[in-house]
Amino acid sequence: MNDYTLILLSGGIGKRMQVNIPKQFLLLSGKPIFIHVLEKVDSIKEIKEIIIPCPKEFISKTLSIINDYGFSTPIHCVEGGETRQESVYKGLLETSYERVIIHEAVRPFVTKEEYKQLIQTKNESVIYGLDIPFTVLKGSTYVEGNLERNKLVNVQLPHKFNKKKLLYAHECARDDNMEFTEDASLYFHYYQSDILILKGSEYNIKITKPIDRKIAEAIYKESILMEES
Ligand SMILES: C[C@](O)(CO)[C@H](O)COP(=O)(O)O
Repeated sequence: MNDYTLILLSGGIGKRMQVNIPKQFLLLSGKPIFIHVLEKVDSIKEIKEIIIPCPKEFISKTLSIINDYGFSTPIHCVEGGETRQESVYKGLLETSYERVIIHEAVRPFVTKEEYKQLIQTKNESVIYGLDIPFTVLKGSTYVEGNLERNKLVNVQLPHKFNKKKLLYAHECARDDNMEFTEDASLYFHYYQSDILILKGSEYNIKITKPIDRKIAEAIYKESILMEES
């Protein structure tokens, strides 16, 4: 079977965006950012359910917004964790299907085609990534070394994994008190096994900081113009 649960991380509290509502609720062209993602995935037949880990105090707001849009895929909200990793873990505990796709509520420019490519790719563990067009050095106050940029990848979401295997890796990380910023590094740490990297898109940005909202509105306008032409 090729059935998936989508875990849509929606755990932000707006700190880096410098706003007092979680950034997933901010409007992009008049619509909450996370709704743009749900609109892309709602008609993908392999996605049988959507689990949204989000802060407890925002569960009812999230559900009420979702209700206004009337999606056909079953959507459940669960209380997220203190960290991104804990939110994924809590989401994984609620999933009903053998495979999971992980995405973030604040990456609204993912395309349906990217989801389809992820699903159709035979490999079990797949992520999206982009080359790094700038130089990244190690260090904070002083330079401590360089990183070879042609060996680095800018990680994008969505990702897909086998649910049981990812859950086991998360349980190991919890036992070991290890914290990762995303699931490919966590999974790789425990399995050292193949995770295919598909070529991502410059448009699939993560809206994190105030400047990203301006970029997002520009991308949105461009996408509308392209649809119209
Ligand atoms: C997964 C991620 O989006 C890759 O760019 C990023 O690491 C998530 O970081 P966050 O701290 O959860 O915003």
